[in-house]
Amino acid sequence: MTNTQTPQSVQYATVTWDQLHRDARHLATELMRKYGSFQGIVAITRGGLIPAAILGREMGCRLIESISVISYAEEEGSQREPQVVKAPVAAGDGEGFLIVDDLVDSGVTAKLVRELLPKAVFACLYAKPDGKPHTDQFVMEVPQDTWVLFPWDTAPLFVPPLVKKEKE
Ligand SMILES: O=P(O)(O)OC[C@H]1O[C@H](OP(=O)(O)OP(=O)(O)O)[C@H](O)[C@@H]1O
Ligand code: HPA
Ligand SMILES: [Mg+2]
Repeated sequence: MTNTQTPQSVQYATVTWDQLHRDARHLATELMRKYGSFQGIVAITRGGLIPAAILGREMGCRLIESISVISYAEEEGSQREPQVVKAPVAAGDGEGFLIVDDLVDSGVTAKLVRELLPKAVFACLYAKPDGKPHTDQFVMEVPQDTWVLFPWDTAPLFVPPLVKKEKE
């Protein structure tokens, strides 16, 4: 994860596909060590879908359920009342299931999903301090004021050489 400080002092942490894959495999290792196997996975869409696919592959779990929660408006940082727009079909009270998301920030999404699946284990890749208490397992802690830039939200861009910028 690469930290970048912008002139406005907003912190961003960029996650590459490689890093995300490594972190998801690490999460799978820890989950298997701690919990053994799971009957199924419940991915929190959309961010949890790719981590859930990697975890399912590594852990030999083929039953992937989903729950769709909208907690943020389209642009970064603008949080709203969470809304479940699709509930899991076959996860019962969560017994034997692993809930997977990409990250916890305020913890609002994780708290809501845990209330719906109280017996499930909750895992994510990255956790900010406010969301951390709602997780059972995560890979890396990120400061609360840092925005994590996931690979599906970013693209490599051409950056002009410094010498050119100085001439401007
Ligand atoms: O801990 P919280 O403050 O609730 O934030 C974490 C949630 O926010 C993001 O999802 P988002 O609602 O942006 O939807 P998406 O996964 O479809 O992009 C992220 O993927 C988590 O699900
Ligand atoms: O830091 C973040 N990055 C991407 N999506 C998010 N949703 C809540 N917090 C974040
Ligand atoms: Mg999400």
